[in-house]
Amino acid sequence: MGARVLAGASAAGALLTQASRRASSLSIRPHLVLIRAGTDPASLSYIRGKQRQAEITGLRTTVHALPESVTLPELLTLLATLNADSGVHGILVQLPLPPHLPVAPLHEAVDPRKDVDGFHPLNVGRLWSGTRAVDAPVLAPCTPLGVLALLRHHGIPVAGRRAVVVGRSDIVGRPMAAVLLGADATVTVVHRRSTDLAALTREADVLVVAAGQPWLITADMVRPGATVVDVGIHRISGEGQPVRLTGDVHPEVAGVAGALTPVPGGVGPLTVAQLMLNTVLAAERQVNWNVV
Ligand SMILES: NC(=O)C1=CN([C@@H]2O[C@H](COP(=O)(O)OP(=O)(O)OC[C@H]3O[C@@H](n4cnc5c(N)ncnc54)[C@H](OP(=O)(O)O)[C@@H]3O)[C@@H](O)[C@H]2O)C=CC1
Ligand SMILES: Nc1nc(=O)c2c([nH]1)NC[C@@H]1CN(c3ccc(C(=O)N[C@@H](CCC(=O)O)C(=O)O)cc3)C=[N+]21
Repeated sequence: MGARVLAGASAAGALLTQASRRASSLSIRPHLVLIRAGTDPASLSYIRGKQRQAEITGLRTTVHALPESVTLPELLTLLATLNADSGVHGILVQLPLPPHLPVAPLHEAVDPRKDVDGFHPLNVGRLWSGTRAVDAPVLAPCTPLGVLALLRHHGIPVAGRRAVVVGRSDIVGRPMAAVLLGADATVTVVHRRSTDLAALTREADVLVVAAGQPWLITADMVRPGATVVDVGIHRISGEGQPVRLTGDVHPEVAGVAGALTPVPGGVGPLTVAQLMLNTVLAAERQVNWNVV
C-alpha cells in the first residue's frame, strides 16, 4: 500500500512562475480570450479557474459567453475579429461545444499563432513532426504538456520506457502519445476497439489514463511499481452529500502502483498552468518574432 502521490501543485507552481517571469519581460501584457457557448457547469467552473490563475500570473483575460444557440458563422466572425486584433495573443474555444457546432472548422479558424490549445492542424502536424519538435517550441495541447511537466518535476523517467495511453481524443490521448514519443518513450495507444485492455495496460511503466470512465483502471490492470497518471475527472454527487471529484483510476490502484497522480490536485492544475505558459509563448512569438 502506498504509491507515491504525484501532487500537481508544486509542478504547476513552477510553470506559473516561469509564465509570470516571461510575461513581465514582454513589452505588452499577454491577453487570453476564452470563448464558451452554452451553460455546461463544468465549463463554467474551469473557465473561472483559468481566469483566476491568469490574473495571478499577470495575464489579461476576456471571456465571451455565447448562447447555446450560437451559429457556426457567428463564431467564425468572432474568431476572425480576434485573429485580426493584435491586442489578443491567445484564443481558446472551450469544449464541449453544443452538439450542433462542428469542432474542426472552429479549430482551423483560430490563427495558429494564437492557438493556445494546439488544436489547429498546423500545430498538430508540428507536434507530430520530429524535426519541428526539437527545432522550435510548439503550441501543443495543455494537458499532455502538463503531464510531461508533472513527470519531469517528480523525477519520473520516460525515455526508453513503455508508455501506454488509454484514450485517443484530440485534446488528451493523441497529443499525449505525441508528447511521450517526443520524450523518447515507446508508446502504445489504447481505445475502445483495442482487445484485452488489461493485458495492454499491464505492459506500461508509465500508464496515462484519459478514457472518461470512472474507475476504469483497477489494481489487476497495473504492473506493480508502475507510474499511473489519472487524467479523468468525474463529479460524483451522492444524495445530500457535497460533490466529490474522482478519476478514471480506482483508488485500490494506490496499492499496486509505484506512483499515482491524485484527482483532484494532480493533472488538472498542470493543465491550467500550461495554458498560462502557452499564452505567454504565443505572445512572445507574436511580439518578438511575428512568425507563424
Ligand atoms: N485533468 C485535465 O486537465 C483534463 C481532464 N479531462 C478528463 O479526461 C477524461 C478524458 O477526456 P477526453 O479525452 O476529452 O474524452 P473523450 O471521451 O473524448 O475520449 C475518451 C477516449 O477514451 C477511450 N475509451 C473510453 N472508454 C474506454 C475503454 N473502456 N477502453 C479503452 N478505451 C476507452 C475512447 O475510445 P474511442 O476513441 O474508441 O471511443 C476515447 O478515445 C475525461 O474524464 C475528462 O473530463 C479532459 C481534459 C483535461
Ligand atoms: N478548449 C479546451 N481546452 C481545454 O484545455 C479544456 C477544454 N476545452 N474543456 C474541458 C477540459 C478540461 N480541462 C480542465 C481544466 C482544469 C482542470 C482543473 O483545474 N482541475 C482541478 C479541479 C477543478 C474542479 O473541477 O473543481 C483538479 O483536478 O484539481 C481540470 C480540467 C480543460 N479542458
